[in-house]
Order: sequence, then structure tokens, then C-alpha cells
Amino acid sequence: MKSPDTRAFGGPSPFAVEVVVTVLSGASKGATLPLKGKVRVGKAPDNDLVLTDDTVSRHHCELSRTVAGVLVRDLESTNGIVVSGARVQEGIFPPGTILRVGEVEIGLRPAPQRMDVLPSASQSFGGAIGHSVAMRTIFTILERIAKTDATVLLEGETGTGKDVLARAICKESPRANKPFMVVDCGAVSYSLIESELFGHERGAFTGAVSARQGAFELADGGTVFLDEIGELPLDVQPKLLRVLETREFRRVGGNKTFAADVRVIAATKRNLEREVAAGKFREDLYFRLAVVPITIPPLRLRRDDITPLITHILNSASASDLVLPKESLESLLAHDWPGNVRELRNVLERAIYMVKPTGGTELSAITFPLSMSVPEGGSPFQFEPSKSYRETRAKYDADFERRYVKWLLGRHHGNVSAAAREARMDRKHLHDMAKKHGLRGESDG
Ligand SMILES: Nc1ncnc2c1ncn2[C@@H]1O[C@H](COP(=O)(O)OP(=O)(O)OP(=O)(O)O)[C@@H](O)[C@H]1O
Repeated sequence: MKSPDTRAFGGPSPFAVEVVVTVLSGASKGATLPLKGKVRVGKAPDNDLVLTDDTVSRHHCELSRTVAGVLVRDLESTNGIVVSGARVQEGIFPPGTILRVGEVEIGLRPAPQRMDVLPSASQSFGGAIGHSVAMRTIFTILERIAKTDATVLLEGETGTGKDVLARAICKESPRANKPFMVVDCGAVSYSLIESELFGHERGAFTGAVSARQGAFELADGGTVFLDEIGELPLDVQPKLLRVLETREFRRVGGNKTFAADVRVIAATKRNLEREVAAGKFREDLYFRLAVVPITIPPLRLRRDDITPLITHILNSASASDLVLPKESLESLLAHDWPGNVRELRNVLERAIYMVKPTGGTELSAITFPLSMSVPEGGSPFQFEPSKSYRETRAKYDADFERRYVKWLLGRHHGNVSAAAREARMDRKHLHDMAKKHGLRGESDG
């Protein structure tokens, strides 16, 4: 293992991001200032950033933006500047670094969303497909930062592709051939999460019958993917923060210090900034993780991606020969996809499994589940005040009948007898209903 160093976690500046200086503790907590030109920090009122704290000197330090990062210079202060536990006279630090000025913590917060980012010319990044402007803009950022050690925070609803992007970042990084260790912070039991991350020594706790390596140790030289980071218990959060700051860790119950030579990628379904505001997630840890914050929009807000994703999913299921009629494509494009790309994949794969064994060549709308046309949590009904109860009811009865028959026949690949048997209804009646709605059942010999 490499010897531990005091380099701020996140590595060199990944790209020319704007930096905002944020006060994280003390009386001026919450104060922010964009880092433009030189920023003087100290207790005296003529500073750009005034910190009213007795541990801060009148003119304490000076910060300025350089191409390589933020130049931090101590102005002969009494209590100095500390970064990752080491006192600093002068040095260049990447966005994401936290400085201790006397006893006050100030963060150099990156603001990459204010960068002028053009969408990538590429319609994929690693295994992730995306033709929409939103996804291609994300690809541009990832193309730039994948090769660095910058910590990435991926936020997005379930199924939007956080896991795919984390793996893609790893694949495009110099750590591609090193381990990629996943810790699902939401799935590991509370008592074991620390051991899962950092390992434990034999006898460290009841049940620790033998020593065990954690993800940070196993990933040495590679990448640790902290999935569902928003679920990390509050009392474990400072431990992770310390490791990210000092880049070293110990196993639970151990004395030996290991260097954490890993790149960290974290992901969450939650809005972590909101969790911070609600006191459920530590601000300093959020700050450490969100060096490159990426928000993946839900699929319903980037419908341009649906068609290429369908093609991609059909290809990867060796079903590119199946035809998707216009009507079916339209219904897929219109759906709101609360489960995002995962739901699209599931719907298509189910349809493929239903059609392929029958030797069918079309993924007709009949093979898509009924639930598709009803947004999750939404109502399938849209009432019109001009229509009477009878008319309204007749319309929905007919709609219900059509959807039900479509679904039922779909389950039985159009075999009317089998479908009627399952629904315990008369075969002829089902046949007539299908005919009425223009749904054809297969000859059921
Ligand atoms: N842009 C994409 N290109 C290709 N496949 C994708 C894309 N986004 C998601 N997928 C596919 O959708 C499924 C769900 O993606 P993934 O597991 O990455 O989502 P997630 O955001 O990590 O979900 P969760 O929050 O539930 O863990 C996977 O099968 C993945 O391959």
C-alpha cells in the first residue's frame, strides 16, 4: 500500500469549476463568497470574508483561484491554517477541500453546474446510452473527470442509471483494471456497516470470529462505490468523513493504519442537500462527497432517450429482429416511467419473453402490461363534466374491458381457450369481446 498522504480527497482540480468559499462552522456559519480574484480572510472588518472568532487573526489568510486549484496563503496568522490535519503555510488545493482557519472551518465548494458545458458529441458513456441533451451534458462532465480521482456524487430516482454511470466512470479511469467494490449502505445492517466499509479485527465485536477486510481495503488502488449513501447512519458519517479527509483508515477494533488509495463514487435516490437541511446528513460529509455532483434526470424528462434505449435493450436481449409497431412505440414514448430505465427494461424483457417462444415477430401493444398506461399513484380516470353518469360509466366499462382482454390474451400469447379458462369465463364470450375491441386471439386448436 502507498503511504498515507495529506492530499485533500478528490485529487487535482478536474476542470475549471467556479469555487464558492463557504463558512462551515463558527459564528459566521453559512456565509458564502464566490472566489473571484483574491479573497482575504480574517477578523478585521476590511477583509473580504470576515470571521468573527477569537482563534482567527485580524488578517489570517488569502485565497486566490489558479488554473491548478485554489492557492491558499497564510498571512502570518497566530493559529495557522490546517488541511487534513496538517498545518499549511502555502499550497494549492482542489475544490472540495476544507480549510481550518484557527478553529473555523471553511470549505472551497465547487460549483460545476455553473460551468459552460456543451453536450457531448458521443451518445454513450461506458455502458450508458443517452441521446438527450441532458444525458450528453452529463457525459461531457464525466468524460472530463473520469480520468481524475475526483469524488463523484450521483443523484437520481431509482432506475435512472446511477450504477451504470458509476461503473462507466470506473471503466474510463486509470483505475479500470483495479477492484470496483460496492457497498450498499441501505442494505447492510446498522451494526455491520462500519465493518463492511473498513473491515474488522478478530474479536472486535460479538460474532467477529475472524478478521475481515472491508471495501476500502479490498478496493486498494481501485474504486469504492457507496450506493444509497443517504442511508448511512448519522453516527457512522463522521467516520467516513475522517477517512475521506485523512485518506487513511483502521479496521474496527484494530490499531494498524491503512492508506485509503481509492476513488470514491457515491449515489443516492435522495436529494442530499435537502437531507442536510433536515439534519439527516452531515453537511461536511456532503461537501466532501459532492466534489462533482451529478443529477440524473428521470426518464420522463428526457424522452429522447426512450427510443435509443429500446434499441439498446432489444439488442442486448438478442431481440433486434422483433418489430415494434408504431402504436406500441407511441405507448412506450407516452408512459411516465416511474421506475425509469429499469422499468423500461423490465417491460421490454417481459414482452420479449412472451413473444419469442410463440415464434412471433412483433412486440405489439398486447404484450405490454396494463399498468403501463396508468401512472403510478395516478388515476386512470379522467372525468368530463359534460358527460352523464351513464355515458361516463359506459366509456370506462368499455375501456376496462379492452384493457383487461388485452392483458389476459397477452398472458396467454393470444390463446383464447387458455385465457378464458384462467379468467373463468365463457370462451365464446371472450372471443366476442376480443373481436369487439379489435384484439385478435390466436387460433387455439
Ligand atoms: N443510460 C442507460 N443506458 C443503458 N442502460 C441503462 C441506462 N440507465 C439505466 N440503465 C439500465 O437500467 C437498469 C437500472 O439501472 P441502474 O441499476 O444503474 O439504476 P440506479 O439508478 O442505480 O437504480 P437504484 O437507485 O434503484 O439502485 C439497469 O438494467 C441498467 O442497465
